[in-house]
Amino acid sequence: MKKVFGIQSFRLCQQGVCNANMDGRDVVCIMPTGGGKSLTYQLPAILTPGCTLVISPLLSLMRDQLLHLQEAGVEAVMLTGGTPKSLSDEIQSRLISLALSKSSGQAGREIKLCYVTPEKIAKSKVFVSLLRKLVEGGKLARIVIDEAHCVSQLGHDFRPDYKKLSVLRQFFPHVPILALSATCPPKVLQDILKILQMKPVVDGKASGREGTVHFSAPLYRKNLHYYVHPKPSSVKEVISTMSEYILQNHKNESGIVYCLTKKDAEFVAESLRNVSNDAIKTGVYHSEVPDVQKEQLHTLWRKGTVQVVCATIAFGLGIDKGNVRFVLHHTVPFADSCSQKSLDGYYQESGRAGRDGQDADCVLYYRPQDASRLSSITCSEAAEGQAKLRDMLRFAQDMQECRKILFAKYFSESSDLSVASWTTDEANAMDRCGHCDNCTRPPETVNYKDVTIEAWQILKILSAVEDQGGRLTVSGVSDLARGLGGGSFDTGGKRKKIRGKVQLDYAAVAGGKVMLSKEDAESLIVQMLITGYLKEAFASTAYTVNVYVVSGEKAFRLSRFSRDDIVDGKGPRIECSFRRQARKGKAAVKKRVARQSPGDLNSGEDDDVIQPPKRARKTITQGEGKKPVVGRSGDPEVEEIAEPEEDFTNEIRMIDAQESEPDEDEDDDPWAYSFRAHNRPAKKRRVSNVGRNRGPTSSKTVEDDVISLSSD
Ligand SMILES: Nc1ncnc2c1ncn2[C@@H]1O[C@H](COP(=O)(O)OP(=O)(O)OP(=O)(O)O)[C@@H](O)[C@H]1O
Repeated sequence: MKKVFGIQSFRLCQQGVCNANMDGRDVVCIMPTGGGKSLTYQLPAILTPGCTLVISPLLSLMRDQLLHLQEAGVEAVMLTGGTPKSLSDEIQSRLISLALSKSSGQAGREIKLCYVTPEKIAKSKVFVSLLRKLVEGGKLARIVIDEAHCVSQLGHDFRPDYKKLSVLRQFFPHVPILALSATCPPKVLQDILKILQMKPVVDGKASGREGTVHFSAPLYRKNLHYYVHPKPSSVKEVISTMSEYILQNHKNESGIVYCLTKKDAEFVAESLRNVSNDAIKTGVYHSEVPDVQKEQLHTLWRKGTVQVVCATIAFGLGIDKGNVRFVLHHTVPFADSCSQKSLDGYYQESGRAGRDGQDADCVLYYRPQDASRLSSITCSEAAEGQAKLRDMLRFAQDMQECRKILFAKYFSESSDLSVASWTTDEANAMDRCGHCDNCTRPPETVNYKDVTIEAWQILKILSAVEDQGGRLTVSGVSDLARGLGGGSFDTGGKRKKIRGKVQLDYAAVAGGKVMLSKEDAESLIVQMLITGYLKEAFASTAYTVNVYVVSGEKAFRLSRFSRDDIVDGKGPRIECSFRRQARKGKAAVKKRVARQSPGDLNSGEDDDVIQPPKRARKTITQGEGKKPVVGRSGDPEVEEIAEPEEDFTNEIRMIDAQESEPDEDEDDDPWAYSFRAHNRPAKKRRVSNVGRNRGPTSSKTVEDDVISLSSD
């Protein structure tokens, strides 16, 4: 172990897994990402005769393992659909020689590890007959199924070809199987055992002579420091915030920036490079990057020539780079179409950091508006997908509970994974970690407020809009509730021409406008979505999916009360955490940068400026033109409230007119836009034609309320 892998001692349950493995037992091993699962089969592979077959879901994962093993002088090969014929022939003939050889192994160039994709087992009869020969010659030492949760549709990475691995036990009933995974709730575990036809599990610590030995290491990794960082509304500002963060906290250290789409990954990579004057060397990784380029990037990243890989979910499963010091999420994570968007995926992706056990930062950039974008992507999926998305949003919105506890609760409640999985030698599962953003947040940077009145107002305003057949998005609700756009909204109607404008009587409908900033109002709306006072409604056009906000199942619990009742404390109470408003403009940025010297995390000075996450500290434990007034009381008087300040910093551009402005016959709702960034100036479209000449407010673009269907 020391000589070949340079590893001094076992960690977690590695030793037990190696022993059970070498004892010829079936084993299921659940260890966190970066826990060291590879050693549990690579060490037995080089210590025992014969070849170990490893089934792995991703080419990048295999390549990575191969690089490592070859560097360590271990005879390892990979066989995939892309392996050149000559090489494939050579490998197969080496395996046949091994099968036929009389020696007990350990000879010269004997293949010790053979990595294949599940497709190879499912689709290549030649390969399966080759395995049969190995088995007959007593040379197939064990079968390793890496990322074994991929067999289960209940998991977050289901791969149809993994299901077909059931043939392995049928064909080779006596070859031991080792199933490896990072997160595996009991239901998924049962699926793994059933599909792979393994025996019922027995506990790894007290296993009898029969059954599959089950090892499970604590999932909590105390060297990872979790932060949710407010995401600016402007694309440019997001990039400069990230660049500042990297340069201040992780200069020349390796990291990953996960993005939602291929385009995002490309854009972020290029922009980070530009904005940092090439100080941050970036590379792009997604499913459409050619294999050769992926390989080059991989090598350059491992060497440190490329500092940051900007990638989609396609990057990371099994990538073995120990010294990844930070994983940033440009947007709340979203995986592929068969995956459920949730904390599972986030935990996996962020877990690519700090695999060497040293401190690493996991930063999620979040703004409530991203909820719409994700909702539009998940809309076609089952209600469960939406529920999982809400779990993720709940995590992102939370500014109080320790991130470790949020993970522990999520995995135990949603996935039936024992809370004990987060118990470590030093701390109980429900002890606060003491080092995430919520554990270290200066109290003065968060406003924890009772916003029942504001929530009630939003419900009343939305109900008035719904009564008129109108539809609003998250931003639409927030803007109207705050009195933007002259306080008018579109009535219903498929065709634009038959729509009308309605002037909202704030005093009559809701006792006035909602007195929250744009960010806070949007946070509250997402909070109300998460808690069921509001819900999403979807409308598809030929080009996009629009996500609207409508009254939810719980709305009536609050809206049935009068304003006075709410003021008197009747009805359910709604509370929400808001960040203290950050100063905008260059001065604030400069100030923020200046404040980032180590040690000032809790200084509390200038507490109206939100501090970016600090470097991880050492681990511590009607008809057009008509404007009817909508009101429910007889008093039409509208409260005099200063118009909330508009945010014009958003630089997200509308996509081509063709995409953003479908035919009149389409559902041409004005909120169908894309997040894609373009270099040309934005086309502006007015929310309303009511106040065209009223200055900034009336000329508000709707660029910040955009939805894109492009994803990986
Ligand atoms: N006992 C150990 N002591 C120190 N380092 C170790 C030990 N075991 C493994 N490592 C190192 O930890 C890193 C992660 O190991 P490995 O790739 O096996 O993780 P993993 O559990 O397979 O993660 P993933 O779920 O992402 O595939 C590697 O760099 C490896 O060399």
